[in-house]
Amino acid sequence: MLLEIDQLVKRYHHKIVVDHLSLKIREGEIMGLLGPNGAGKTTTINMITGLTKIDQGSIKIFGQNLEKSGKAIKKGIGLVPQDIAIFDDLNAWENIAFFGGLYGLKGNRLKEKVQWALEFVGLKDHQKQFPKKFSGGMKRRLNIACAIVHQPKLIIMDEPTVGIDPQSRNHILESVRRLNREGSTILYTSHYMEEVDAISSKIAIMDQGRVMAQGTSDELKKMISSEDRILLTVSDASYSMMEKIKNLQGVIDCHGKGKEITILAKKDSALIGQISQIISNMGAEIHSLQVEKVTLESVFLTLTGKTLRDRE
Ligand SMILES: Nc1ncnc2c1ncn2[C@@H]1O[C@H](COP(=O)(O)OP(=O)(O)OP(=O)(O)O)[C@@H](O)[C@H]1O
Repeated sequence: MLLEIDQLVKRYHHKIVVDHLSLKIREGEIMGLLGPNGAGKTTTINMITGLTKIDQGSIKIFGQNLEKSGKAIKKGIGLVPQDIAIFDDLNAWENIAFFGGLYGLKGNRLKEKVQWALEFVGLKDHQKQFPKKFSGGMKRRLNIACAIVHQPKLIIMDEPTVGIDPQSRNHILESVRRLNREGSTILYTSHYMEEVDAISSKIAIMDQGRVMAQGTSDELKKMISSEDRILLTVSDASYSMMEKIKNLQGVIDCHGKGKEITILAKKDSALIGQISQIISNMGAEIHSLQVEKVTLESVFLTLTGKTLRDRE
């Protein structure tokens, strides 16, 4: 096991933000840690990288205990923080070299690794430029280059695609896959389920400091494959209509926005009829009805009772 977290706890002012969290990552995996804002992802990462003190529990990385062998372990980790951490008065090359130096690289080896990192993130042609001139996506890519320059065994990325253009986003996702192919194990946090679904070999769903479920994307989806997601557009939706639908047997959740209603329910052919009945009894009409397959979001909804999108 490359990373083993056991019963990890963190409290802030008596509020528990990481709640007996256990997680294992094997060498070669891309583990996607999926959770809404405030779930405790960053706090967990900060404990793994030694930035935040652990209150309870233990973390083993590369088979060693973090509290005992923190210094040696940290050399093998690359952290891409959520907030971009680069120097505006150093050019791209100098920024990467600075971080490489922190990890003990020097001389020709440092130069080689900086070149490699620049090429890897596609910033070779911009190496003499200062980050002030960079787009948000380019800054993110430079941030990644700084974290991977020492080619760490474990790379931790904390929401690296927040607020960037689709092209840079795809570039980052592709670099995660390449880093993994080239031998790094990856812990990738996000609240975009499509991203996590697309790149991860394993997924852990986290909410309120706890891991609610973990497994491959297929395993998670199978957990609730007996469920359907029903999307309705109606002429007039109301709170009481949704409450009535929610009370039907087999309905797990029902929420709405404007004239759109989303229902998560156990597969049951009679249910659609009962839902239509409620809607027409309340003097409204159904304009469209769609039954969707189980997605990672519906898994998340089932486990946490809330949608990720609502909380973005
Ligand atoms: N230093 C701190 N002092 C007090 N509370 C904190 C501190 N750091 C985090 N928290 C709280 O802990 C909870 C978890 O925050 P955390 O940043 O770990 O969540 P997250 O899943 O990474 O969410 P986000 O995507 O918003 O960063 C939040 O309620 C946050 O307000």
